[in-house]
Amino acid sequence: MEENLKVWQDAKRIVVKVGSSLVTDEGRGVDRAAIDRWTKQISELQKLGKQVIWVSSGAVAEGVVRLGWSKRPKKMHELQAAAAVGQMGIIEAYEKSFEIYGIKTAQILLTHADLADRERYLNARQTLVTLLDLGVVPIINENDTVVTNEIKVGDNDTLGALVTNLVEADLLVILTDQLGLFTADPRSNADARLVQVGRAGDKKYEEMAGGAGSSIGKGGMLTKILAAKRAARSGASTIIASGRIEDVLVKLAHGESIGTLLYAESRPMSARSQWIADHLQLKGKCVIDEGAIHAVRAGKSLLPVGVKAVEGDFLRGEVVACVDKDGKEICRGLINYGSAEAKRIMGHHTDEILDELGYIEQRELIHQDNMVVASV
Ligand SMILES: Nc1ncnc2c1ncn2[C@@H]1O[C@H](COP(=O)(O)OP(=O)(O)O)[C@@H](O)[C@H]1O
Ligand SMILES: N[C@@H](CCC(=O)OP(=O)(O)O)C(=O)O
Repeated sequence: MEENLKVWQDAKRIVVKVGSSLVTDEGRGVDRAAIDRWTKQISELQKLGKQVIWVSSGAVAEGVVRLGWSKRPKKMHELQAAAAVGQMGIIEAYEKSFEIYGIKTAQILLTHADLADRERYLNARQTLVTLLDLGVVPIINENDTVVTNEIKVGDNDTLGALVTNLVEADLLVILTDQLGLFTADPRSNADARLVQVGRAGDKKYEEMAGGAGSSIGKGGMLTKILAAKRAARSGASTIIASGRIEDVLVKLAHGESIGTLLYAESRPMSARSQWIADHLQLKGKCVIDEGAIHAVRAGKSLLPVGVKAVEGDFLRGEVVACVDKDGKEICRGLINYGSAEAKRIMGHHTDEILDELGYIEQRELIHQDNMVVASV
């Protein structure tokens, strides 16, 4: 298919994500043979001039095997312990395998907080780009051992997309245990058909995609579809394909039509807007009225007068969401006042801010340049 060839020809920087069931042979333990096959393919991609970032799941699944447990634990601390044990095994296997091709690897464990803080985000980007320029293959996972459910990215499909945005990769490849996206979960629908090509962000694919079909994987197909939508924000297309197909990455790189291609159509957001949009957890929100909703959708700044309520505890410069009275997100952005001040000036006209606070920081609560408006 022509589209496949085109996205690969244009792609210099590629993020590849592999799921737990592939990495651990359906939970039996690190699949060294599979890893050897992938590292060989990555060495070939490098020869074609591509830079590869590898996002690998499997830490918990491998930890469960190493600890001799019969099933995945439910308690957070046990999951974290398993991840710490398993991550060692996975990284060790990758390092050994890449050595055969003289390729150096780097382990990068990220948390949501690393990506939410602007300085850490920029640092992570610089480090990753430096590693790529040195020919090193960064191997990324979530830092499961230090994050709790509330502050997690949560699944590596999303993490892969965030990394794609972070380094402005051209392509995200998600390797999984199915041939791609099917019209319904193929594990339970014999008639399901493979979707070969579509637009990332098209809502109909979200309806087709279900959760994880096994207890080993975390995200299922829906997180992959949402990851494609997220990756498209920085202009990257996504391919979902089976990691078990022989030479899958090399075949894809030569334009073979394998799996599902979800192409990015929308114009990429600026790096700053992406960073604002990429926050998965926010410290607070402002409930805004109809007039304010209309204004921000028309590309204007949010003024205090349009705010009905302020919730949460946040500082000036943090990202907050603006929601309507039903809680639906309208926009989000960097706020010019902390939560205490925002509560005092909400509902007030701009010329009343000085009276209320005794000083005026900015007339806008969120400036239009620091705002990302949700699509309607
Ligand atoms: N529409 C769909 N097309 C393909 N797979 C689907 C679909 N809906 C749900 N799935 C399930 O998603 C699973 C892949 O997700 P997951 O188990 O999280 O894999 P990974 O570990 O690779 O992330 C498949 O095995 C399949 O059962
Ligand atoms: N960070 C977790 C992976 C979570 C995850 O998203 O798993 P998967 O759906 O198999 O990609 C781990 O390494 O076990």
